[in-house]
Amino acid sequence: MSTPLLEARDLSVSYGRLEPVLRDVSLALRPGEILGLVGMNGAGKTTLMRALSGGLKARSGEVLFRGTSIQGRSTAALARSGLVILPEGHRVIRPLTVDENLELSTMSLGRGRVRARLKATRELVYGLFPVLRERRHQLAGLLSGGEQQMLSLARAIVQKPNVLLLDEPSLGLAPMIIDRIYESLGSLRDEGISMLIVEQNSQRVAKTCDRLIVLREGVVAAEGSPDVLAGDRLQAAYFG
Ligand SMILES: Nc1ncnc2c1ncn2[C@@H]1O[C@H](COP(=O)(O)OP(=O)(O)OP(=O)(O)O)[C@@H](O)[C@H]1O
Repeated sequence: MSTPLLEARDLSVSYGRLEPVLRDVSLALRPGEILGLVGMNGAGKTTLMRALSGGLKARSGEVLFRGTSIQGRSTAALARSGLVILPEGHRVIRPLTVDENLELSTMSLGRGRVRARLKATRELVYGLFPVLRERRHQLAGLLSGGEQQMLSLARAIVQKPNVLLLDEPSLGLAPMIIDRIYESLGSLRDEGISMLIVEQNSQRVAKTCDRLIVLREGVVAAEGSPDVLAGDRLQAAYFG
């Protein structure tokens, strides 16, 4: 079996002196894989995403990216090494155009590489989301909710991640747009991007992911292929 790109080992995380929100969570994301992370409100999904991307410190245990501990590395530094998180909500810069939003996302990678990288990846994202190409000179703030979500995702893609962490990409979107977003996530896997997707909508992520992890009250309650972990088993793990 190949070495995981991203791994949590017995990870526990707490906010201040409070009881841990995550307890001894272990998971591994392998190259070319889409991992779905589901669970009820407050199960600890967002906390796990933040801990995996350098936004929260582990109380115990560790997170490894490409076999090396991420301890002490910032979210921005990890993004430059290929671990990119797309937090919940539309992350666009409303007063800038679609093109300018994409350009700005690549800036963090360093000036010299910006132009070459943008050219290569802009075609990829405009291929995935033709509507963004049509609206490339429009202000992001004037796009619909679905288009803003596509642009958020596009801004993450132009950073050329190896691993993409997505927090609730379907939140608040119409079913047709959700299908479009998930179709594009399948194409990104074909481009070699591995993904961890947090979803409330477990049915939707189960259709696309290779493996599902159910988090309940801060611990891994179940893990398996979506086919095996379907129906009653999924419900039981979800609700306890
Ligand atoms: N900044 C914080 N300070 C203290 N407690 C927090 C903080 N953020 C989250 N929590 C608590 O941690 C627990 C897990 O929250 P988290 O947001 O990780 O869950 P979630 O599974 O992502 O939920 P949702 O689906 O509602 O986003 C909750 O009990 C929440 O109240």
